[in-house]
Amino acid sequence: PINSWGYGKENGPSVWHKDFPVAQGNRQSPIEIIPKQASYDPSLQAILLNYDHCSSINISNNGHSVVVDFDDSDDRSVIQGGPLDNPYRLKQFHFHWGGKGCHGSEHTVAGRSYASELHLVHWNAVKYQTFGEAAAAPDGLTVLAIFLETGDEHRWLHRITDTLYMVKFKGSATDFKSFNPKCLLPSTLQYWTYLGSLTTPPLHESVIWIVLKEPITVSERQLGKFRMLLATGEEEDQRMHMENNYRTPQPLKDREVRSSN
Ligand SMILES: COc1ccc(C[C@@]2(O)NC(=S)NC2=O)c(OC)c1
Ligand SMILES: [Zn+2]
Repeated sequence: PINSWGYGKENGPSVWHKDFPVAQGNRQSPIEIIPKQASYDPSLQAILLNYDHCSSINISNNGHSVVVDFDDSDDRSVIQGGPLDNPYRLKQFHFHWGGKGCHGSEHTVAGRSYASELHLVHWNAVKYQTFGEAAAAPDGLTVLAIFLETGDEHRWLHRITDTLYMVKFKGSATDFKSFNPKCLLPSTLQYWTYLGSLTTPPLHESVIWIVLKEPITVSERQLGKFRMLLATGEEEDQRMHMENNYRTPQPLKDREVRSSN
């Protein structure tokens, strides 16, 4: 059935196209970013993040990732500028990560992958009435992607990793208030931007991607806590750890990647 997709041998990215033919479309994500082939666009503005009044609601395990949801009933937390024509509302953020070692990011940079990738998901509430409607529209979503590499401990990530034990099982959720994702940004907001898609089914081609060039650093210990999450529910007897929940790069086809300063 359609809702049985995953990252395993039988239900992983290589067979998603059977239920979701757009998987073989013309603007699929992620992609390999080749900096030398990206075109510097001086007209691209700086990214503006107004997250100061953001209100996180809860953190949950949906079996594919761990997600922090935000109150998006007004324009209290938005991303604007960059390649965007109008502000996009922060809806949620989630992560993709690997098993042991360095793989785990979805986008790669000149063949190099990172240990993990954070996706901050925003939707175009100026043009669309609901997130669901925006998620199916060509300019409906903007995802800010941040690479995570392993090294020193991240001073604020513990607020998330300390909560993961409470959402160990698929389908679990818990309150997660007053978390401002600004604390997860790198020191510069230089970026690449291109038109792409969701990276899991339904794989809608509705994302304006903004991929930050500078990664943030987290410790192996912090990353290890993500791998303790389970892709299976409390009632299931076959436990599966949630790891390697990333799609590999897709054909660029007739797209260009633009670079900010
Ligand atoms: C119906 O709307 C959806 C569905 C799934 C996701 C999650 C994801 O597939 N998309 C990206 S990006 N990473 C992912 O894992 C979504 O996020 C924008 C929006
Ligand atoms: Zn994602």
